[in-house]
Amino acid sequence: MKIKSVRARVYEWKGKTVPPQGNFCSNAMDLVYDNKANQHAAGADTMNTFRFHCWTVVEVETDDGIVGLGNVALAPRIAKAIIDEYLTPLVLGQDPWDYEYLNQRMYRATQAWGRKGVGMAAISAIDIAIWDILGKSVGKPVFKLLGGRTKEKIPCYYSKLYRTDLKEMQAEAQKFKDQGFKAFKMRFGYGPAHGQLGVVENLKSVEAVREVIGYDNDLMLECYMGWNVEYAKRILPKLEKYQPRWLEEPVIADDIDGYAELNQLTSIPISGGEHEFSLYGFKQLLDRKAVSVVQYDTNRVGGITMAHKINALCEAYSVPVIPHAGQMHNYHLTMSSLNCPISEYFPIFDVEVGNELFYYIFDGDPAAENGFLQLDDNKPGLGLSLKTEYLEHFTITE
Ligand SMILES: O=C(O)C(=O)C[C@@H](O)CO
Ligand SMILES: [Mg+2]
Repeated sequence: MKIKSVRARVYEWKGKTVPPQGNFCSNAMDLVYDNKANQHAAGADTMNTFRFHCWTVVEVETDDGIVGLGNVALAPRIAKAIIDEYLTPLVLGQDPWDYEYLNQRMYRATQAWGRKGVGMAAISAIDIAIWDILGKSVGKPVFKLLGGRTKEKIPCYYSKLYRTDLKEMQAEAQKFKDQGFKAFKMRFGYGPAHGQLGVVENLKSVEAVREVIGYDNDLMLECYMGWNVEYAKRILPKLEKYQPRWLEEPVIADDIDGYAELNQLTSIPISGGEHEFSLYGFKQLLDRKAVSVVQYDTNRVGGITMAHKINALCEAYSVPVIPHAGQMHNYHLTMSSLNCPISEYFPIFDVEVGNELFYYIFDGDPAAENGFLQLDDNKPGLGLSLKTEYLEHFTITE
């Protein structure tokens, strides 16, 4: 079997989107004053560079007609250019079963500029498609090629609860608690740029959600790189009483020493990894005890080949892996590793940040039932197909 073609298409969403609102989610741009607008005024949209309304879909076809599906959501147009210009020539004519060789070939050929960020995301898309081919070629789901079924079904956590009116957040938490979720991730709306008022608002929102979900359900807290070490050191002790399962991405991914300091500071486990890349990136996080929960995203980190290696590394360090995002490219890794206890789960809703765009492009992702996900032993490959019902809402670029 040989790789005959690689097709990367950019899907740009032109449909309805939820209008941005201020203090929706603390993020790395909160600390950067926009000298063209008072971005700290109510309603300022500091999340605009973290909105993903575009997605690159990769189809790798073999000479016997098997088509594997991959995807990349980070800088999708740039990722397409990298795939077309640099990566496709490296895999054409190759045997997809040589997936380690092909992953190394792509990773090493682009070391000069691609070892973090969009270069690795582009590699991930091709690698994911290759694993889809492997599963399809032997009639097995990808998780069966990685270690098989380690769980009867995958526990998942409800992930949304962006900062808004506290009553609305409580109603959202109640709605999904009633659907059987036993774990919830919420977003802070404030950080260092908002001073003590923001600290009070952040604490109020955690109090409000805990009021609804109680203390027999897990609560996780998402900062999305929006704080700094000084602010985190101030607020973490105040958050301990809410017993969060983890506090996620308090600072930017490069501040590994900051992560390590905060991870030792209180009883609250610090999590991260969705903005880290390659086996070596995670070795650094583990060696420096920077995180207590690893959250790579398989369509960013270097693909299934790389994620599978990181799963083994984290197991050796006894650090659990709970990949960023739901989606099949992550669920197969979680199913096949005892060190991956649960999955993140984005509910299907109107296009907002873009995490949910996956549902508008692909068919096959399992719906959560009573807080669990199930994968099908008899569905070969990733178990995904391309959706047609929303095509009119996309501009698709070859
Ligand atoms: O789901 C997460 O962990 C993310 O970081 C998503 C991002 O949109 C912030 O909520
Ligand atoms: Mg996150």
